[in-house]
Amino acid sequence: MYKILTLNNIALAGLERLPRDRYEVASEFQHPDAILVRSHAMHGMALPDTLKAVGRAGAGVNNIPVAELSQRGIPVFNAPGANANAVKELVIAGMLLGARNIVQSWDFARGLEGDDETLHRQTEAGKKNFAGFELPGRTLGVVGLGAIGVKVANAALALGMNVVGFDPDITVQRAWQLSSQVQQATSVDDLFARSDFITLHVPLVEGTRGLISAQRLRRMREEVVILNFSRQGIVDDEAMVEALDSGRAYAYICDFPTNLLKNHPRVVTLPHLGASTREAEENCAVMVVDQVRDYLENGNIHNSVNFPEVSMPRNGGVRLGIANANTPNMVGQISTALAEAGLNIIDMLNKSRGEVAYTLIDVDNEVSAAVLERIGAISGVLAVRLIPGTVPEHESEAR
Ligand SMILES: NC(=O)c1ccc[n+]([C@@H]2O[C@H](COP(=O)([O-])OP(=O)(O)OC[C@H]3O[C@@H](n4cnc5c(N)ncnc54)[C@H](O)[C@@H]3O)[C@@H](O)[C@H]2O)c1
Ligand SMILES: O=C(O)[C@H](O)COP(=O)(O)O
Repeated sequence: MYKILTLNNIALAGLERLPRDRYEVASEFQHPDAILVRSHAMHGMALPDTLKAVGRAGAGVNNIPVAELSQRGIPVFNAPGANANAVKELVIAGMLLGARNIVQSWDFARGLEGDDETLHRQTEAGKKNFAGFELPGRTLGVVGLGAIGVKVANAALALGMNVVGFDPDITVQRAWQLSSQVQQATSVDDLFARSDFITLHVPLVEGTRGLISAQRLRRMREEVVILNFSRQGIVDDEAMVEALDSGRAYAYICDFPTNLLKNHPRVVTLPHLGASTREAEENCAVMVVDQVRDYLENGNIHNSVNFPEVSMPRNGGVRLGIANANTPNMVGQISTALAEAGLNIIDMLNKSRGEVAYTLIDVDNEVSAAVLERIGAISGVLAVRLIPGTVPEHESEAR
């Protein structure tokens, strides 16, 4: 029985894909085989020895100690693109919230008092304070052209905006999805200089922390609107408030309330709602549960943020999954240990990513605990696992 620990609510549509005769799912477990998580902060959490995989039902993994898990030979999976449409829709809404002063004017309307005639008079007198501007012809700068950034860029073009994008590491897949009308910025600063709206769609890593700084805000266009549906920390909040107070920036729309931001008259903060739609929650849960399950049951790796893509069909042999340091002669040492135990290799796949390598091996006979121990003792082996059984055919087809 596999034990799955959930650290956040994971959509039922995903959890239902874990057959009850093989999986127990609970929000408290001493010895889980895998963890399913959304934004729960895992840094500093004691990681159980039984842990084999972590599945992030979403995109960002900055709440997960990925480096520590890599060192322990544990893959972290996420759900690339599964919530991208939800975020795109909120970003488009965010541009309109900013350009049309919707939140401020709604607050004004809710605060009106008196009979309807009085309200009508106050409405007509007050509306001039909330006059906004329109999107067509304005330029949107999109920083990060991944799953979300590409969708936002294409949607903004459809609204009549000019779009300029920047992503030095755009993938071929995303480049194919991006409209050819999106102009390429040569740098983040070039993008900032050309944009009336700026939207951020990058992960929070050291290189993106403080990407929007006081210095950069000073070089942006007058009355820029900034949207941050990526992460807190990518924008310097104090610098942002200064830019708003001085009138240099027009509005800041973000998904991360802080005490400094939440009541500012030119800021709209939403409670981290980007991925909170039924569709996105289900897409993420289904994707990540399938990936974690395929790893637990077959050792295959799909959409991991720290391990290579590895997939090998099951041919009836006894399967071993080995995570090891990406250094010379690891496969040689592992196959020697198997040969010395009289085991013949039927099939094998070894792939690497950065400092980590992963080897799937099917052998022709049972593997004893002593052999597993011997492989585990090879210097550089991070984790070794006997992967029991094969998945019944009708289930592997369904996935
Ligand atoms: N508000 C929400 O609820 C919500 C929902 C989903 C994702 N997010 C956040 O949005 C981020 C992006 O999500 P995604 O699904 O598009 O991820 P993604 O991995 O598909 O795309 C991220 C892109 O950013 C690019 N990038 C990285 N550093 C960059 C830099 N310095 N300059 C320019 N581009 C850079 C990468 O090359 C990649 O193409 C996530 O990491 C997460 O933090 C927030
Ligand atoms: O990175 C993500 O996918 C989003 O920030 C969504 O986070 P959530 O799953 O906690 O809503």
